[in-house]
Amino acid sequence: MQTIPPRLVVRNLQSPRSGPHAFQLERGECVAIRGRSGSGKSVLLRLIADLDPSNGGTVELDGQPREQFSGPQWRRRVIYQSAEPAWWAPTVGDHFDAAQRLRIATMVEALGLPQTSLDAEVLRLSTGERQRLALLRSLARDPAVLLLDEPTAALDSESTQAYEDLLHGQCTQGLAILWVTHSDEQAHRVAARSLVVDGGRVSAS
Ligand SMILES: Nc1ncnc2c1ncn2[C@@H]1O[C@H](COP(=O)(O)OP(=O)(O)OP(=O)(O)O)[C@@H](O)[C@H]1O
Repeated sequence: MQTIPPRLVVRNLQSPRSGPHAFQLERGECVAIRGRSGSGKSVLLRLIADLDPSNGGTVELDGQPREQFSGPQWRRRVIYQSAEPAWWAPTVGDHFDAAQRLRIATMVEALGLPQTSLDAEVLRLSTGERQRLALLRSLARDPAVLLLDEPTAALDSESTQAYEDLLHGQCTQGLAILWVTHSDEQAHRVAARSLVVDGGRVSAS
């Protein structure tokens, strides 16, 4: 019988400012990342997403080493979403093609957003609206792993709940998530286990 490899395996991954890190995520698993401000949580996520160069170690997605992907291919499958995601075109809709828009059509209202928000000008949106639309932009690309950096920091409790519920549903379909949060309550709601970053090193809590 063929065994299914873990969704993400991080082995001895390091850069001059971070690591070495070693842990893995199963398919459908959400793991909370905790740690004090400045401890290196964002640096860790950026390293996994190949947004910053590593100088040792490996990352595997579904059993395939990162070296077998081009940079853009990897970053489509392993998406990093910063606390204040960047937008590169004037309207939200400019960031989706037709298939991607179809894919997230039912998720817009699930997040408490009007369908018209997809055609809004990015500059006219609130921080919380932009955070939720950034999640839709990420999910529209059908990632295998989402690396979320304090994604609900600007949301009220009802919107946060909707955000968590939507991602819980995505995890049941195989999405794996690393979720940076400063909230103990949120960590317990969304994840069965946590990793703690301290002084640039990750360990089980
Ligand atoms: N591009 C960079 N060049 C140099 N130092 C950096 C860079 N990015 C981050 N750092 C430093 O690395 C350390 C860890 O930063 P990081 O953003 O990962 O912290 P964090 O744990 O995510 O903090 P917070 O909870 O406040 O967001 C900090 O001291 C930060 O100043």
